[in-house]
Amino acid sequence: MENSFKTPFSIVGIGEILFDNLPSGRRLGGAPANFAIHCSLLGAESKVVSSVGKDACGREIIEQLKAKGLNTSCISVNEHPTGSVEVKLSPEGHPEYIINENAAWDYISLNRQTLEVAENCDAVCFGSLAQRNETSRKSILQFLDAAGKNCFKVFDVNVRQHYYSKEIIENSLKLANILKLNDEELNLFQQMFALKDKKLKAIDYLLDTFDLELVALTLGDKGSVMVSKDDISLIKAEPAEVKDTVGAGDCFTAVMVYSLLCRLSIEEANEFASRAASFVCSQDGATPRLPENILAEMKNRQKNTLQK
Ligand SMILES: Nc1ncnc2c1ncn2[C@@H]1O[C@H](COP(=O)(O)OP(=O)(O)OP(=O)(O)O)[C@@H](O)[C@H]1O
Ligand SMILES: O=C(O)C[C@@H](O)[C@H](O)C(=O)CO
Repeated sequence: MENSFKTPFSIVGIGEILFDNLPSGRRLGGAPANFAIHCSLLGAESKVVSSVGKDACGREIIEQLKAKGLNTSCISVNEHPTGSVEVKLSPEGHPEYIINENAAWDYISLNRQTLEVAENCDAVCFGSLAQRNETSRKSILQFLDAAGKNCFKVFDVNVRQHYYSKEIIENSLKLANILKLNDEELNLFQQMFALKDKKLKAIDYLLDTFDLELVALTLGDKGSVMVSKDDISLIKAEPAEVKDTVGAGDCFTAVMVYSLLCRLSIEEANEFASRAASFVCSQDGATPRLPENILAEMKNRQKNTLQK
């Protein structure tokens, strides 16, 4: 895929935005929102395409996003309550999400300005088309359709509590050129597509069948794998003193995408994404600012890449 080098990149997370109610407090959440926030913290011109309610929580979400440097012009307001999620943590810090039904983020509608954002964006991350509501599903489709052919379209599988079917997963895969999934999600895909082979074979099948540029598989504390048609990178996770693993995968996706836009190699993208995600595990919540040394090293490699 051709990506002319420019910065800041225009990056979008489309889908849910809500508050995560964690034992440590209330924090911004929703996988596409976490993705967009991390991209903004990395220096991108970053937006969330979503919807909030007319309530105080909705206003607070907008304020918090602005404070993190995000442009909130693509967040519509509707009559439904702003979403929230109760997050229970296991003793190891693994989350269980209890998501509220009928929340504003499931009623995303696009205006002309948002479609212009789609036409000009460098990368968009979408959870899946498995939104409960037809309006949101159509909006995500419309956005992906409007995005140019050089845009990274990242399907970050998040099948935990959304409704999905083989048809929805297939349609999401057809619209994407990058797939990010975890071990549990790969197992699900292996069952869904009757892939009895080993993980790497299953990834090859997904790459070929859906004509993907890249598949990234995260394996929690074991590490991560990135596979393209002619390259592969396997990385062990850095040990972390885990507070909670909420949003580790979302951070991984953001750093991977940003690195690829900066034309870092798959190996480098995997290394930075992995280090950043492990750091997120050592902090409360999904979107802490990444340590300066990781940011500086990424910037440095960016320069080196440009000089090549
Ligand atoms: N316990 C841990 N210790 C160190 N690093 C971890 C740990 N858990 C996760 N990570 C890092 O985070 C990355 C993503 O984790 P994981 O595979 O759990 O993603 P995920 O299931 O998509 O996450 P989530 O949905 O919670 O955002 C891993 O590849 C690894 O780099
Ligand atoms: O799965 C969900 O929809 C909820 C999660 O996205 C959660 O809110 C979160 O922020 C985890 O990254």
